[in-house]
Amino acid sequence: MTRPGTFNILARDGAARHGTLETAHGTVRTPVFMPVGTQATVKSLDPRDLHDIRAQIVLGNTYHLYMRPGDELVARLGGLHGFAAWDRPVLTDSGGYQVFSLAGLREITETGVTFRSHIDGSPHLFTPEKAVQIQQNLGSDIMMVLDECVAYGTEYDYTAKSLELTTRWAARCRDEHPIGQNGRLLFGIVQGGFYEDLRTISAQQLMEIPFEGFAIGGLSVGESPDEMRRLLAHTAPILPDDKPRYLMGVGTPMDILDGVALGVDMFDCVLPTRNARNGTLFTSFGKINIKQARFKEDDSPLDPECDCYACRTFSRAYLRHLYMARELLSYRLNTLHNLRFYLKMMEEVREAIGQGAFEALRARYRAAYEQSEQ
Ligand SMILES: CCOC(=O)Nc1nc2cc3nc(NC)[nH]c3cc2c(=O)[nH]1
Ligand SMILES: [Zn+2]
Repeated sequence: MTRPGTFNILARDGAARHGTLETAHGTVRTPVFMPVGTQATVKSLDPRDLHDIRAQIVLGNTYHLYMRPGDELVARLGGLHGFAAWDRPVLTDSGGYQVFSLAGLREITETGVTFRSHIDGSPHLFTPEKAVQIQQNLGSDIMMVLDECVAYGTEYDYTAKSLELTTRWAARCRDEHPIGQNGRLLFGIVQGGFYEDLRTISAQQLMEIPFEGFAIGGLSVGESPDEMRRLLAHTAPILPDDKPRYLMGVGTPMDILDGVALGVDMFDCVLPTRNARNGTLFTSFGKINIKQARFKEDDSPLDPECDCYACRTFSRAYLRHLYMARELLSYRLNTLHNLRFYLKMMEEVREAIGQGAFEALRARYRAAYEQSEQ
């Protein structure tokens, strides 16, 4: 097996790259979209479904799994791979963002972040070392450092101090998990808010530490699409060309294609799975909501261009009926379809980069998605 962490770039089209990232649980072809499996499951799907839609790697949330059922329990029961019967790569976040966005009453010190559980209010402390130990217990193939994701609009001085702390935490995470240890990878996370000079400083400090990849954090936190693209265009090219770049929490189909065009290799977002549960479906002709009356007697497949089980087997009328009746099968079929849409788009992206046809592909999706609000 090729050494985990090896990242080979097979083709380029402008700044877009198509490559392979080796992990302890197999090879990931990039650019890649990672379905979010917050509580050790991609909501409403089982591992067979994920294989059917050709998911390569899924994301688990450290904060949630630490809280429930507990990372040490998961470790005793085979790590996420044994516990959830998922035999492919897993990426886990450090919990930093979840703590900042979910837990109440948090405080940040040099030592780490203290917070109260969103489940029972009990007090907890995540140090960088603890965040790594939890991810090791979960059996994560790609771990993230503990970082501080500053809120959109945070002023310059706080942002500058915060990125320095994130860098010191990142170094402590690397010490806790030395490079190459049992084939698991550790990514740094670039912060610096919406200040280009601070982004440069954060990236340069992190690149002095040997990480197998670099995430761009602190984006997709409420800013406009143009602002995100501005900071992304500044930050992505600073990062090492020969390491994977991961844009966290992104995004809509167009956000992802724009990210690929700027040199990003990895993405995760709850949009396809969350939208599925409220009936918003992504199709080759734009976004629709299945609850619209126009689908009441529509016997045609949801998306004739889609190869997923829902589109091969059922009509729009049936999908609408399930949704209106709040049937559990609605969540599963809508989720299967939305994730397959994202994963199929990434398959087309990898192919297009190989053929030097990425811009034509991006234009095709823009034609379908520009007019419908993102
Ligand atoms: C997924 C790995 O992330 C971390 O461990 N920390 C982290 N996570 C983020 C998740 C985000 N999701 C969004 N938008 C939906 N923006 C995000 C930023 C971060 C981040 O800065 N830092
Ligand atoms: Zn489909």
